[in-house]
Amino acid sequence: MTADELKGLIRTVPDFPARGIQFRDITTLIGNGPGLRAAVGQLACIAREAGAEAIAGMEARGFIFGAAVAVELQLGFVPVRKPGKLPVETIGIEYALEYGSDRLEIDPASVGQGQRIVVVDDLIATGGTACAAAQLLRKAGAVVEDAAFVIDLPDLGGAAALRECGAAVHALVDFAGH
Ligand SMILES: O=P(O)(O)OC[C@H]1O[C@H](OP(=O)(O)OP(=O)(O)O)[C@H](O)[C@@H]1O
Ligand SMILES: Nc1ncnc2[nH]cnc12
Repeated sequence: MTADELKGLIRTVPDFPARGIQFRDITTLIGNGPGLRAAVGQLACIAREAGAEAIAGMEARGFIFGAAVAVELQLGFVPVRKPGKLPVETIGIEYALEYGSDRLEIDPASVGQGQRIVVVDDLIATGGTACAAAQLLRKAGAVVEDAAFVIDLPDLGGAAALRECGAAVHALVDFAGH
């Protein structure tokens, strides 16, 4: 499936969750079997070429694609969670969003020392979430040099921010003029 065909399956909802935000909604993409299959397959190719030994995904939308990529590559999946969800002692990090701020947490035991982890998420906007996830995974001992997204919003500078954070950005489609 081409990038334009994938892009055509993504719905844009204006003014959600706040006025002025063009929300790029993957509900329509994941509701389409061939579209979901193509997106997961293309993300898996990127992760395989990056030498992934495990896949990490951020709650919630990153779980959809990240877990599917992990299954495709027969790798383990590291859940990067919103606060208070993991039943063990976690390590966490605060980060800024396009609309607000949040916190991510992981179980440090879910990461192998020196393990090469590729971060997978539906979308990169400011790059705050992905950079926070990379920092957290590294703190637990992982090597994080690549991140793969279905959607890049280039106007928000996330790809550049994540490169600054030490990880290369790979995206299947982009929406300029967020
Ligand atoms: O590049 P950034 O500016 O950090 O934004 C991108 C993040 O925002 C969205 O998640 P959100 O926090 O809205 O949570 P959700 O997956 O639970 O909807 C999206 O799924 C990314 O994880
Ligand atoms: N514009 C946007 N659309 C969908 N998810 C997002 N996460 C951050 N910005 C977003």
